[in-house]
Amino acid sequence: MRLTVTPTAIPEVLILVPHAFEDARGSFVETFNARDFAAATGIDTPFVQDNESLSLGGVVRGLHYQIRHAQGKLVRVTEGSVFDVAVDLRRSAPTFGRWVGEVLSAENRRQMWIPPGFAHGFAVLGERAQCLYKTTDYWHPACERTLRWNDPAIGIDWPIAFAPHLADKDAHAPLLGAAETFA
Ligand SMILES: Cc1cn([C@H]2C[C@H](O)[C@@H](COP(=O)(O)OP(=O)(O)O[C@H]3O[C@H](C)C(=O)[C@H](O)[C@H]3O)O2)c(=O)[nH]c1=O
Repeated sequence: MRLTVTPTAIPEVLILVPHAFEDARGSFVETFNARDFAAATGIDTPFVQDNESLSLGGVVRGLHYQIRHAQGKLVRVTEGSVFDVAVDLRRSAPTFGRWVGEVLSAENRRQMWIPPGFAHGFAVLGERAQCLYKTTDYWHPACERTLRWNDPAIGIDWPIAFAPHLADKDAHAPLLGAAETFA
């Protein structure tokens, strides 16, 4: 099996782990294969953009999403470790307002698939972390929206013992009750 896929507590949010081929020289991994991804997940929406962010210890990025141009995201970590979170913003879903979080790291090679209709964010768990993620729509700044990372109505159990370093837009993000959501 070249790609294992495990649903999270929100079934549409998936954890994927590609197989690592290891030998005396090191290792080789197909980090993304469109044919295997579609066969394993049933999702064949093409990815159109690759992003990379480097974050220092103490940082939380998010929670972010785009309206009208909602992005599906396939997230992985190539340096360090993050607690990656998805929040369901689909009003018609039984899991509306619920969250799932997983530790993604360079070492565990886990990837998280976050469908359109979800907010995404992560907390850095070490000194620094590099995240790479593929998106199913382009960046549309006018469509960007934020959601408060520590909204008690969502209740994300962030495994951090510090007040995070946030971008201004995240420090002043709306609570779920005031956020634009999806049908
Ligand atoms: C998202 C994005 C940003 N930018 C520019 C805009 C800013 O000048 C700079 C930093 O953007 P921002 O502060 O929005 O970066 P993050 O806070 O890491 O935002 C991301 O963080 C969370 C976790 C996500 O899931 C989203 O992909 C994205 O919102 O990059 C671009 O040029 N293209 C892009 O696709």
